[in-house]
Formats: sequence, C-alpha cells, structure tokens
Amino acid sequence: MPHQLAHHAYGKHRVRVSKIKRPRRGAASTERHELIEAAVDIELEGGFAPAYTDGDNASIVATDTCKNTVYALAKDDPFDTIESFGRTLAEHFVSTYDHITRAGVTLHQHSWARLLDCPHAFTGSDAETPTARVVAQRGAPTRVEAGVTGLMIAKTTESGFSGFHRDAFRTLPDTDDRIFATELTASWVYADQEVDFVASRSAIRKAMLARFIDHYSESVQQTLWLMGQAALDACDAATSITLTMPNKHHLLFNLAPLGRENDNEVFVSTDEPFGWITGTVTR
Ligand SMILES: O=c1[nH]c(=O)c2[nH]c(=O)[nH]c2[nH]1
Repeated sequence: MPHQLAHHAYGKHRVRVSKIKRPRRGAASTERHELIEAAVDIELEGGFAPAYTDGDNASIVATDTCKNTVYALAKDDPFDTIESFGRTLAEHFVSTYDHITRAGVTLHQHSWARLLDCPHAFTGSDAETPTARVVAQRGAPTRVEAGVTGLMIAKTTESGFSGFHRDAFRTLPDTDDRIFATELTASWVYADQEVDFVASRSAIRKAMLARFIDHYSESVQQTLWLMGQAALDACDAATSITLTMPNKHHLLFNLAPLGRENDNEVFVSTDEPFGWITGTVTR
C-alpha cells in the first residue's frame, strides 16, 4: 500500500457549557448561586483507523456523542474548576471505551464575577481567560496543565531594549525607556493530581504579575524568564511553565512634521507585525 495514515484524532471543539451551582438551596431570590462556564475541546485518539481507511464507522464515538458527554458529566461532576472537570471528562473517555487510548481535553473558561453582592447576578469579561488542558492516556498518569490566555499587561517605563546585534539590516535604535505591552499566555504542568487548583492558579498569577513590575526590563525575553521562575517559586506543585509574550509594539509617533516635540508621550499602537517571544522554564 503506497500510503499510510500517519496520525489520526478527532472530537468536538467549542462545546460551550455552563452550570449554576447552588451551594445552599433557598428561595429563588435569595439563594446564592455560582456560575461557571467554559468552552470545551475534546480530541480522541485510538483505534479509529478503519473509519478513515475502510469507511467502517463501527469504532467511531460520534462527535455528537462527545458533545452530549460534556453536558451529562457537567450534571454529574461538581464542576468546581476547569481543571477538575477536564480531568473527569478525559478519564471518562479512556475508562469507558476500550479502543480509546488517549483523550485530550482543553477548556477555556468564560469568567463570571459577582455583580455587587447580588446572589445571582454576574459581570463577564472575555479578555483574560483561564485555561486547562488534561490528557488521559491508558497506562499512564493523567496529565493536568492549567494556564491563562489573553492577560493584557503593560508598563509605561522601566523597560528598554539595547545592545542587540548589529548588522547591515539593523535600523532599530537602542532605547532605555519604552512601553512594554503584551498579551500573556501561560500554561503550567502539575506534578500530580492532588493539587488545590484554585489556590495554585491564584498564587502563580499573582507571582507573575508582581515580577512583571519589580525590575527594569532589558527585554521581553529577560522578563519572561523572571516571570517563569517566579511562578515556579510560588507553587511547588507546578513542574514547568511555558509563557508566550507577544510584543505589542507602541511606536513613538513622529510629531516633528506637526511642529511638536514627542517626549515619550504619543505612540502609535500596531497589531502587525508583532514580536513573538516564548520560553519554557522548568525546575
Ligand atoms: O524585548 C525585545 N526583544 C526583542 O527580541 C526585540 N526585537 C525588537 O525589534 N524589539 C525587541 N524587544
């Protein structure tokens, strides 16, 4: 046979599920609710090759069934965190179906924060998104990663970029005072599953943000390295962390033709192209 199916996986993406949790039941207007919401991606690997190569669907757990599984288990599981719910889902697929060898579940949380002190009203924000990725694999421990994406951070000084490589194509001047703006994506791996996911997430987020502002940044690369170390120092349960920090350039606008000085005050923000900087820190 001239061709081989080198890799195959399938599942359902963007299954949007929300759950009202009612820790204390009471009258409708006073009962205190929690609202958790996520978009879930499911990817299954295993003995599905005949569906691709022979048109034999017998082994296929339909992507529609994958979708239904999310809602059924959202009912059965406490859905305390995206990490714990992701683990329930991933382990369900591997333990229920003999021919599924690996289930990857990725969750993006839509955060709802309580509106004033109302027991049943919330405000939402789509920017900073907590994430989780859980991989259950037959014969191996389940791997839980947690993270965040879309976390916008900026500082308006205490950042420069100088001394970088000189050659014929370099035009960027050295600077010792610039805007440092980025949209942080980070994900960290837990050593085992007996982790307080809420406390660990909070400690890592706080440590990364505190480190972002506690030094003069020589480059995005240096700050990424410092933030990664701070995250691991803040959470014994995390073994490694990957950060991605696009450089959201704010370029000094040339006001001279308009008869004005620009004393590091007026910038043009550009989306593209952007600097792309990533790194993984381990113990
Ligand atoms: O912090 C930075 N790192 C770079 O690698 C780089 N390259 C660039 O043009 N500006 C910056 N800034």
